[in-house]
This record gives sequence, structure tokens and C-alpha cells, in this order.
Amino acid sequence: MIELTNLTKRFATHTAVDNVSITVGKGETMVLLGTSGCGKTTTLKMINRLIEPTSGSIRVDGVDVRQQAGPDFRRRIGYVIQDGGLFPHYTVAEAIATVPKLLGWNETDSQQRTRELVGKLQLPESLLNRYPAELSGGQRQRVGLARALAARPPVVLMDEPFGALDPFTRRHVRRELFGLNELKETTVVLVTHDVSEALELADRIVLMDKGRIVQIGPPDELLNQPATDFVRDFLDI
Ligand SMILES: Nc1ncnc2c1ncn2[C@@H]1O[C@H](COP(=O)(O)OP(=O)(O)OP(=O)(O)O)[C@@H](O)[C@H]1O
Repeated sequence: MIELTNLTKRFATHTAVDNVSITVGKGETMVLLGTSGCGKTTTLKMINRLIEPTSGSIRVDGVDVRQQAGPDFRRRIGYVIQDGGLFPHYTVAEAIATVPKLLGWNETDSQQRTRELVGKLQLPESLLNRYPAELSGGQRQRVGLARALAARPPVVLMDEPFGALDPFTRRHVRRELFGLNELKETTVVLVTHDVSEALELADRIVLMDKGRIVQIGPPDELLNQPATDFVRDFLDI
């Protein structure tokens, strides 16, 4: 469970995130949706401490993230970014095993887990020795997700994870990924500006504008009871 309470982030005089409070339940997929620059990425990066809040608090499973050591803590939170965010000089196998290795898993467990994920994500094993530049965008995306899920983190943060893909591949990859049982048990916070993606994937949507929350609720609720004209316009209803 993730609890953001009165979270604010100011960059100089600009307030990027303005007094945001959100609770994400265990196993829930929460989608942060909104126009460019409304503070989605900043909110996401505060959860794994890539950005420190100006004020407010963040608790993951009841513990304030400031009480947790940065790198160790981040290893327990999977992070997926556009185009996979893979290091160019790591093979697919090395990329997927990165976090297990940091956590001291033995080679057998690590390889077994890599093979399991490659199977689940329908990546051919022949790709394991390739470098990111030798993969398609959809394959890189799947490898990025496999890397994020490898050590079975209870929380996965995703920032426009399908942004680099064409609309057809995008729909295909997201259906495939969100069909995984693994992800169903994981608490996911996903950032997108794509309304159809949010409606399809979210248990609940947080619609943001200018650093503030305009409405939080399940997709149906936003569609049937839009809180403001902005919600109506944004969802095009
Ligand atoms: N490091 C920074 N220094 C100064 N301003 C920043 C910084 N990071 C973000 N901002 C500003 O904060 C605001 C929110 O940015 P953020 O990246 O969170 O938006 P976003 O909703 O994720 O947008 P997008 O969909 O375009 O990625 C923007 O106005 C942005 O210019």
C-alpha cells in the first residue's frame, strides 16, 4: 500500500505538485493521467525518492520512505520507463538479472527467474544474449518490465511505459503485460497522458491538472460522474 499525504513539490517558484493526497491499495493499479506538465512524473518520482518532496509524506506499507535507505529501498520498487530504460552495454540476460544480483541471489535462482520471465513475456530465449540496440521497441519494453519484476517487488512504478511504441504494438504489449498474474498481485502506479490506456488499465484514475488532483475514481465513475468540465473535456465525453 502506498500513501501520499499532502504532497507538494516546488521547483524554484513553480509548484509542480500541489498538496496531493492519494492512497493506492495493495494490488491496485492506479493511473496518473493528465496534460503535459501537470505533475504526473514528479509525483511518481517522489514515490521512489528520485525527487524529494518539498513537503508532505509518502508511506509504503506503513513506513515513511525517508526512513528507508535510498538504493536499497529503490530495489524493492520496480521502475519502468519509456523504451525500457535499458543500459546499452548490458545483454538482455544481464539486464533482467540486475536487481537479483544486487540482492545477492545465487546464479541458479537468478537464471531460473530470468527464464521464467522471458517465458511469461513471450520473449524468445535466443534474445538473452542480445543488446538493447538489437531489439525491437516492443521487445525492449518487455525486457524493461522483466527487469523491473525480476526480484518480485511489491510495488512497480511505470512512467509512460508504452510511449515509444506504435498504437498497434502498444495495445498488444499492454494487454499481454497486464494479463500476467504476476502483475495482478503487484501494486502499480502508472503515468500516462493516453485516455484509452488509462481507461483500460486502471482500477482507479487520478486525473491531474496544474499539479492538483481534479478527480480520483474508477474509470466508470469519471466517465459517468465527471467532477468538472475539465474532466469531461479531457475524457472527451
Ligand atoms: N527538475 C525540474 N526543475 C524545474 N522544473 C521542473 C523539474 N522537473 C519538472 N519540472 C516542472 O514541473 C512541472 C511538472 O512536470 P512533470 O514532469 O511532473 O509533468 P508531467 O505531468 O509528467 O508531464 P509530461 O506528460 O509532459 O511528462 C512542469 O511544469 C515541469 O516543467
